[in-house]
Amino acid sequence: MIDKSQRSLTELLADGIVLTHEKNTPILISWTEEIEPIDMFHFYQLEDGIERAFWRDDDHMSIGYSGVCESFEADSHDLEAIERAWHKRLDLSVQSNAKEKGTGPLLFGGMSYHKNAKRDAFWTDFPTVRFVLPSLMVSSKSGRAWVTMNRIIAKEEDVKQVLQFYSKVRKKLRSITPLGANLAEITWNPETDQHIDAWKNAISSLTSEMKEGLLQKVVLARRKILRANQTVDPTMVLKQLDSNHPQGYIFALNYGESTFLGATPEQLVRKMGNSLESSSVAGTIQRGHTTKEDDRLGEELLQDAKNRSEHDFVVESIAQMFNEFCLDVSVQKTPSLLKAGKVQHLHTPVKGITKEGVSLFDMISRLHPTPAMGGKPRSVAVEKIAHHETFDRGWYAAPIGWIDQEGDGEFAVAIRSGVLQGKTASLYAGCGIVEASDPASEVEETELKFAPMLHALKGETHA
Ligand SMILES: C=C(O[C@H]1C=CC=C(C(=O)O)[C@@H]1O)C(=O)O
Repeated sequence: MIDKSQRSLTELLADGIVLTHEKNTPILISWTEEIEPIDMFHFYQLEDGIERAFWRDDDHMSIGYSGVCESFEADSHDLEAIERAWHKRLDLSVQSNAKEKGTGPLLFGGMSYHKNAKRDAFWTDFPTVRFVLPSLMVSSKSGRAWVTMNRIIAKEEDVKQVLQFYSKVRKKLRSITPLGANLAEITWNPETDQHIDAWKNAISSLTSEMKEGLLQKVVLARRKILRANQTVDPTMVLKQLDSNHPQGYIFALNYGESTFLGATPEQLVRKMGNSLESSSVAGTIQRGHTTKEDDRLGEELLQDAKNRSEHDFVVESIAQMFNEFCLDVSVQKTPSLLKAGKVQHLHTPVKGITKEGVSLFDMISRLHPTPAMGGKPRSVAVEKIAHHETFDRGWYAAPIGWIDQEGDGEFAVAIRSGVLQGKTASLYAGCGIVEASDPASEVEETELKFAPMLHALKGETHA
């Protein structure tokens, strides 16, 4: 990889062409420049019909991409194969100097919850693992913005044409597209959930098995399908999610005819240099209508034995993996509260310094699914999920995020989410089942967890 810090785009391209001859293979040209801040939602909407994605993290760093320079897919959950291919690509690249995190060549993507699930109609556009090196990416943080343009050039490439391509892109970024129809004008009709009794029975059967000591926790999910009276613009839903949830992560991935999007409070893992962090988020109670009631409910959650047991499985498991892969592991002594829309959760951050050679992909492979999304023991819980759930989870409750050329990046767990396809939405929400779980209360809890997506679909604030 050649880093051409102070060179112009023309010089960078010339270097790229030289390298294509030397290596006798196509070369990645990655160019990053600071631009005037732009509306990230307009950017997301810029080219309807082209693969695109949006990501906003808890620190309000946003990344959006439009178009694919190169995609990396794998069967099963083979992240090692993705990592190998990514390094190979980076070895054959010339780059401008992208100093800010979240700019420059990076991969954005994720994977399915189950390793080998049969996709149902909502997930046919989503491979088991897919990461994308965007062709056009905009990153924004603290009132500043950058564009990264990636292109793989061949030996015989005409530099003039490539330069024209870059100037077209710059022009495109200056054009503003009006956002779509008002969501409040759309009527949504939910399908009746014919599986609700079976879902409650599954909880009863799981709690009986837990009493016999066969397993300790399973995170069981429900699906809600809704149909609209007109086609829905995913950008509008995304924008609503963003304004309703100033904390946590907002994401959207548009593959083919489908958009997977959501507002998740759950970080899976973040790696910057050798600092690693993960937040165990599990255990839930509703929000109060007043600050006083909210505080009282929060206190009740902190003291509640059932929720603490649900939560502690997650902390123990994440801490154990950190101890395996990191030095100086620190686990917050007691859980704090994390407020997320209509619910509040127990939350325990875990931190560490990675041992030599430990990558972000290694950590994702080991952590997914944590007991906040799977259960304990993990393999038994995942089997129970596949057995009891009547639908494919697709990418719900699985890692989604980005990784850059230094191996730094961040992944969230894609919950409080759903898939949009034209006039149809399929939403997902789950909850941790432990021995003391009551089926009716778990149904209520999932209803609260459907709320972020339901409100956004209707263009409502969640207050
Ligand atoms: C599986 C979900 O939530 C998980 C994350 C936080 C709290 C959870 C709980 O209290 O059950 C779940 O483990 C979901 O929202 O679909």
